[in-house]
Amino acid sequence: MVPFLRYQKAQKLIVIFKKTNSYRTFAEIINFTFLNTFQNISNFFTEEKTFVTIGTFDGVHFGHQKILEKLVFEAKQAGKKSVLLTFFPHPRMVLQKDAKIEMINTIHERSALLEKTGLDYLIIHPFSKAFSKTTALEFVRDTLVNKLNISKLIIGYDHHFGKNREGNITQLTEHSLVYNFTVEEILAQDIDDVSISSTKIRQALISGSLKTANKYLGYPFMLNGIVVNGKQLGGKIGYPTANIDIKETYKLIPKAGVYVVKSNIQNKIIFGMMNIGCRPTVDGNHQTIEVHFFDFNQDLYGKHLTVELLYFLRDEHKFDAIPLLIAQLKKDEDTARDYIKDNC
Ligand SMILES: Cc1cc2nc3c(=O)[nH]c(=O)nc-3n(C[C@H](O)[C@H](O)[C@H](O)COP(=O)(O)O)c2cc1C
Ligand SMILES: Nc1ncnc2c1ncn2[C@@H]1O[C@H](COP(=O)(O)OP(=O)(O)O)[C@@H](O)[C@H]1O
Repeated sequence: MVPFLRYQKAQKLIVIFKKTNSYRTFAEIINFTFLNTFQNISNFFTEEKTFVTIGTFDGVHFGHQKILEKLVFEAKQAGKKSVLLTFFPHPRMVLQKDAKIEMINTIHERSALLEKTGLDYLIIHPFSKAFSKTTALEFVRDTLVNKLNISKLIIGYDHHFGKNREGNITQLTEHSLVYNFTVEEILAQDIDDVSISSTKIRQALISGSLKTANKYLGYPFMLNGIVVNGKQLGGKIGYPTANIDIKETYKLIPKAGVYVVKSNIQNKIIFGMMNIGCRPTVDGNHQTIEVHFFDFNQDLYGKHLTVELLYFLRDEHKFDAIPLLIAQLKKDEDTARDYIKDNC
């Protein structure tokens, strides 16, 4: 990292630590690994040689984590910097505007997950129609070699890039000989003999197989949003619910139904149960995402919440009367509390 930037970040952290009464010395802070994020390739500059990987990395799942672990480890060993080049919006959002894109992570969630990997640099380049016309050779020469100062490229076995996705491992290897960098291909990572992919995780989430999705992700699937007003009925039936509004329309919403969830509210882990659905019992006409937190009584309106999904309890039902819904909520609460006691 550029020493001045490192110094600036460290100063900022000291202020945060002072505010939270957990003061650390400058020496301790300077040893932190910071992930430097760039919003455009053109803003990036380094004199140091880099180990690079490229891809959408939607989900930052177990397979992705393995690739990044390898990248970070090998770069460190060779005394080089590790770089992940990713694109946003997703190329299909730009090139096939009508296609319904559902992503496991919002771009903010993806960045936060990548922060934890130990990478030196993250570049989130804005994908555009113009950029999509870059040929494989131009991409290698202008971006990888001239901007990223590449020494080694580590990429997934199925990676394609450049105009019409014409660039593949064979081409990359040919170009790498000319431009003097190495290419390493990574094979599909397997868990229980099933190769992990973002597509499989999306399918698992849509079909209610949360257990499979979370196993492949290596962490609980999450939703992020702001608490908004609902119909003010929850409080009256003894189950107030924080209604969560997710602004990213491309975020995948899992199968409708009831889930056991967990949130961190003011540095406290709070468990609860969440319903995703149209609430047919109360004539709901649009999808809502609402969480009832256990042993909790605070105003959450306007607050940002991260909700981690732990367990799929049941499908959503239409009850003939509200008392029947309340009885079911009580049963859900008992099952959820048992699950939390046994698993969390
Ligand atoms: C854990 C949980 C399970 C729920 N299950 C159902 C359901 O099966 N069917 C349904 O119509 N509504 C269901 N709801 C939604 C309730 O109808 C909803 O919480 C109530 O209408 C309050 O809405 P409000 O927040 O807009 O006031 C569920 C809510 C929660 C928290
Ligand atoms: N245990 C709890 N779980 C969720 N929200 C709670 C809880 N206790 C208090 N609240 C507050 O009550 C609000 C939900 O009350 P509710 O009657 O369901 O109204 P609304 O229809 O606006 O969601 C939440 O947005 C939050 O501010």
